[in-house]
Amino acid sequence: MKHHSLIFLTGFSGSGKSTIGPLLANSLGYGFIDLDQEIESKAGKSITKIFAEEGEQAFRNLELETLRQLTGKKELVVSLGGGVLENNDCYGLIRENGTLVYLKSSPRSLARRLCNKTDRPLLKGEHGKRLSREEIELKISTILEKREPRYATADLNVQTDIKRIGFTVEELTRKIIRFVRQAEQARLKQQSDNNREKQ
Ligand SMILES: Nc1ncnc2c1ncn2[C@@H]1O[C@H](COP(=O)(O)OP(=O)(O)OP(=O)(O)O)[C@@H](O)[C@H]1O
Ligand SMILES: O=C(O)C1=C[C@@H](O)[C@@H](O)[C@H](O)C1
Ligand SMILES: [Mg+2]
Repeated sequence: MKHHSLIFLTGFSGSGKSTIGPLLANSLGYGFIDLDQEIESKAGKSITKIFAEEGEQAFRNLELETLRQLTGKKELVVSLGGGVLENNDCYGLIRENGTLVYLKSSPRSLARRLCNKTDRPLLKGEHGKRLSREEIELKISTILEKREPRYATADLNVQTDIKRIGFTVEELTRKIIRFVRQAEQARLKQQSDNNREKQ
């Protein structure tokens, strides 16, 4: 059964899923899981190492396998990896089991946040070469254009470009509480309508 209080945070690398996720979970009184961290502890190595030693496809398989273990959970915030929604099975599983929330940020802000990080394998150049901020922004724009249509199907979204992290958490807490309450009311109404029809 779908639980609307199973919250999946999506968005590009650097949109703040891992930063905001635990704060949001705390604010809602929900549990928290970071899918990337879960995969790293299951595999016993970093994502960078998984990509280097086993390839991207092996990582994508681990994403699906790890997501499957979350079906049926409730009152839980899950910070997804930035590319999970590209996989149709992962996308279907997320839509069928919970609420999708999009942290939206521009390529410029994302590049500013990520240009000094070395642990995002997709944002490196050939042979793992480090890219300049301008090159990263261009790469982000290209990948984001491909991913945006799926991100845009989220139930709720929030702009994170210029907002302080605390404001984003407050805004999301309000939106999620309202959304989960309305979804639950609609579900109860549907249930009582069905019961009435049967009588
Ligand atoms: N709203 C924000 N405002 C300013 N800086 C932010 C914001 N969100 C995240 N950051 C900074 O950007 C960096 C990356 O954030 P984070 O790791 O949370 O992104 P992510 O969405 O989980 O990325 P990934 O998909 O790669 O896991 C961190 O250093 C974080 O402090
Ligand atoms: O954008 C992506 O495809 C990725 C984002 C990160 O969260 C990690 O899941 C990994 O580095 C791949
Ligand atoms: Mg993250």
